Amino acid sequence: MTSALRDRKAALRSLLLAARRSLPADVRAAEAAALAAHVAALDVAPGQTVCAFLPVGSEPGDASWLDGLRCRVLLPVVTGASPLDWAEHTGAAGLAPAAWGLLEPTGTRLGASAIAGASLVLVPALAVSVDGVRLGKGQGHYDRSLPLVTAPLVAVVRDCEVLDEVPAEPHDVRMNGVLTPSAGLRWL
Ligand SMILES: Nc1nc2c(c(=O)[nH]1)N(C=O)[C@@H](CNc1ccc(C(=O)N[C@@H](CCC(=O)O)C(=O)O)cc1)CN2
Ligand SMILES: Nc1ncnc2c1ncn2[C@@H]1O[C@H](COP(=O)(O)OP(=O)(O)OP(=O)(O)O)[C@@H](O)[C@H]1O
Repeated sequence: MTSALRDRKAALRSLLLAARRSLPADVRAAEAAALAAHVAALDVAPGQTVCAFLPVGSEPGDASWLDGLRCRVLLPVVTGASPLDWAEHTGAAGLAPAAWGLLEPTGTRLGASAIAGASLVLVPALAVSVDGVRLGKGQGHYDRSLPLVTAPLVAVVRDCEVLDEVPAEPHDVRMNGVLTPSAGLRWL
């Protein structure tokens, strides 16, 4: 893949992260409440599994959206330059601090293939294009994990982070939907 494409991704990441970090706390709190309401309205049955994530840093949303998922929720565990591992979310007491300010679940590691059993995967992203190309943090964790998934992939971003175009590399797995604070879930 050309370094020009990598450079465009890196430049776009910097712009988006700077914009995210400039958002005031009251805006973030309102977005988190809106996203929690949208997540609670998702069509997920109690017996199903959702792979979700706990927002960190300037990402939209907060831990409260996990409470609205009345089903089995798996959270990612980083294990190096490999697909993400997964463990069940059992509440705040079952979380421990990890790299980059993340909180990760401390329960039994279910293995990278656990994501294949999900009915829905909520994916962190810095941006997503209208044709489903996702820009992540640039470490390839989700890129390595998402080829294992057949369920719908939904990127969670701010409304202004749904872009006409995001640079795409062959390994980038397309999103099926996008969840934003103002518009809720939209299928792409
Ligand atoms: N919430 C969340 N969990 C996740 C991811 C993610 O992107 N978001 N990951 C996706 O692969 C993996 C962890 N990878 C990460 C890699 C870098 C940073 C990071 O750069 N953090 C910045 C703050 C970013 C921000 O403000 O949004 C930092 O600590 O400065 C975070 C997570 C698995 N869990
Ligand atoms: N399936 C894969 N197997 C091995 N390496 C991969 C795979 N997918 C992506 N990578 C590598 O991971 C690195 C980051 O890729 P990319 O810039 O697309 O990350 P991203 O989608 O922004 O981040 P992330 O997936 O961590 O959220 C690149 O060096 C890429 O070559």
